[in-house]
Amino acid sequence: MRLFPSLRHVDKFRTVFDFGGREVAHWFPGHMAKGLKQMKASLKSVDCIVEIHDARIPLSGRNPLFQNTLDVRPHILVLNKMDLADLSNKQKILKKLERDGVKNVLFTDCLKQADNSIKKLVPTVLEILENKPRFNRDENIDYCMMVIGVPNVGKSSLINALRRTNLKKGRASRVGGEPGITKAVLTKIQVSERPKMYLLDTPGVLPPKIESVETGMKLALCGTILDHLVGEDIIADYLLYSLNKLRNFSYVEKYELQEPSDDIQLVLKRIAVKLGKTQRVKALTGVGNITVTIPNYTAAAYDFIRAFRKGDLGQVMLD
Ligand SMILES: Nc1nc2c(ncn2[C@@H]2O[C@H](COP(=O)(O)OP(=O)(O)OP(=O)(O)O)[C@@H](O)[C@H]2O)c(=O)[nH]1
Repeated sequence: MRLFPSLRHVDKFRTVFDFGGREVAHWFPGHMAKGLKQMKASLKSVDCIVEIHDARIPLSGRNPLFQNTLDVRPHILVLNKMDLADLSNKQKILKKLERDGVKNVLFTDCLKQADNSIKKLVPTVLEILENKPRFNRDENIDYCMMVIGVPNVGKSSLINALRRTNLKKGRASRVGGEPGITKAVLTKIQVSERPKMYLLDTPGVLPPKIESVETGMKLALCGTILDHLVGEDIIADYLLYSLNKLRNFSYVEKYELQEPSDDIQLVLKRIAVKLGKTQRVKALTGVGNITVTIPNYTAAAYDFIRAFRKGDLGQVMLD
């Protein structure tokens, strides 16, 4: 990591983020309630709930409705995208989750070709199910899991990774960089041969009521809410605030800034100039209309956010 001549000015950076009176209600599309209803209706054929969430926000942003309405089945929390998460406080996180009643946790990286944690999922689920009643499914020899989670956390990628690892088979579930790719509800997909195990893929369902704007912003930063609903500019500013708070200054080197900054306009301007993302606009001056070149702040914000999501700004823990 680059050393800066002085980081004293960093102590004056924001310690609290100003959300400017934003409300989160309009960030959550109505079709998600329908998704949850369909999931509930399919529960009778399910042995275990595999809840998948982003490992960079292990404690916040999970849908409380999952706990309340789907809690009738054994449950495992898969914290995916571990390759992007700073897990130096993993034990603390696990303890906190345990206090919240989450006993079975598995960290995964679905993009890695041969990830041991993916191999562990089926045996772990079998262990969880041991000696548990299977209700009206006792005569079935095959198992069925339901994979649930907020959008874009990697539900489809997990299914594909399981098929790749356990069955040496290709993709069954469509993967996308934008939240809301999985719309068709409840496709049943085989993920293991011995024992025969199936997974139901479900659409991402956001909580209808997010506990705070900050949690909403973390969800947005991790790509679970369509960017334009929240605003690229504020997501980028929250990203800068978070990186500075974590003393993660990797953006300085990446975008060739002179030193860390708490000023999003300045940072975006540098990013736009470095990436050649400028736009020509008409400006009215004392001598009439002229065309001037200005930084494209939206394009710069988008690049900054994307770099973070890809892991180009290092591993982070937002909780
Ligand atoms: N770095 C990293 N990226 C991942 C991982 N798993 C999934 N992704 C990426 O995350 C994005 C979303 O993955 P999906 O599998 O489509 O997520 P989903 O939860 O099915 O999405 P919805 O259909 O919107 O609910 C894709 O760009 C994936 O490549 C992982 O373990 N690490």
